[in-house]
Amino acid sequence: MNTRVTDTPSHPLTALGWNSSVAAAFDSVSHASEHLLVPGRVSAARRGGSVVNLPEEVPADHSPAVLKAARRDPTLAPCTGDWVAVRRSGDAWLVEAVLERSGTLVRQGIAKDSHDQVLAAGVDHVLICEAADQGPNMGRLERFLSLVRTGGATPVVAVTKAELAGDRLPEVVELVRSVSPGVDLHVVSAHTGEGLPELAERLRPGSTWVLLGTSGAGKSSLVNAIAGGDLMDTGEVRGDKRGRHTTTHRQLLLLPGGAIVLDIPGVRRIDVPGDTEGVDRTFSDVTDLAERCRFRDCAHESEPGCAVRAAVDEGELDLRRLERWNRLRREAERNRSRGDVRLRAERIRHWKNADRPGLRVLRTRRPAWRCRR
Ligand SMILES: Nc1nc2c(ncn2[C@@H]2O[C@H](COP(=O)(O)OP(=O)(O)OP(=O)(O)O)[C@@H](O)[C@H]2O)c(=O)[nH]1
Ligand SMILES: [Zn+2]
Repeated sequence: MNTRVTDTPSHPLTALGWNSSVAAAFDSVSHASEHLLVPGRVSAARRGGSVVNLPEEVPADHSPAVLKAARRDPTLAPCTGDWVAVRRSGDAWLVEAVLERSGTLVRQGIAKDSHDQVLAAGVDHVLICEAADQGPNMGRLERFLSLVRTGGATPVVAVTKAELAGDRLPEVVELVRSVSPGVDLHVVSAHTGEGLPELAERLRPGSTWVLLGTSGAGKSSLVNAIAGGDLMDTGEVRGDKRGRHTTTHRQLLLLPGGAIVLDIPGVRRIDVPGDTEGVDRTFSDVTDLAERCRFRDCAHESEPGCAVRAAVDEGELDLRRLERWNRLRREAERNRSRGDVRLRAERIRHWKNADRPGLRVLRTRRPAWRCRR
């Protein structure tokens, strides 16, 4: 008799990126809860509720615990791509918990007391798109790369609209390569189809992607060309952006090849988060040189035995890249200390508002203590 080997039945959420680490995160939340919880993935989030894939899409309110946490720290509110634990409550669904995150894309809060904003979570790869006919803008690429690395996702770069660069294409690609050492680079055109099969190959089933780039860089056209349909609105259709990211806009898209794309609102201003490590990993060519400086605390200015300066003098390292590294590091340090100040202020506010039973006991006992005197 022939025995047929059947595939292990996959989890219903596999198509949405479900994997063993998400399963472990769900299990620990589920075991600690008194409710019957089911896992889901957020495809759109608003202030008080989310659209959650179970895998069928349901609207779900945020539970009081989730709302309370988000009031204290808005980065804890569910966001697009988050894995969540939900439960039934009468006819409605409630998001009970946001599972531990991996791979986030965070917009730095720039005002003194403003919070960071998590634009997407559960992100494996970020495709940074730079249009071939407009630059490239090296500083912007370095910022995007630092931002992605800080959030823990893997950056991949696409030089888009390749056919528009004409003879300049090799030069553009070389410039992009020079600021993204060790990063996968794809040269693509949504219009001619150049480079699309190779990129599509990289978009593995179940992996989650975000496309990052300035408005008009060709992100939506690229997704549509790979999907072979109109998955995302492009410049021609959209006209203006109003209403694009309204409450009903689904931001979790499934490509026919099985990858997941999170369509996040455009990132206009790119502040590097308070993390110098993300910056340093982006400038690995410079930090590799810095390790060879004679002094460990070398500032790479005029110290003797500075390997970084020597590389600049010998034309191996572009002075402007060194200056941009210094500028981004300083900015990351400033943003870190700003974050620290905000955290301290929050802790104090929390302490002042907290219901402190110990204090109540003290207050009620005081008169008795006075009597005895
Ligand atoms: N020639 C050429 N034009 C392209 C290509 N890809 C996109 N475009 C055009 O560039 C314009 C912007 O493309 P979109 O795909 O809407 O750009 P986007 O990055 O999604 O823009 P936002 O959604 O505003 O962030 C559109 O007019 C596209 O037709 C390409 O490969 N070649
Ligand atoms: Zn040095």
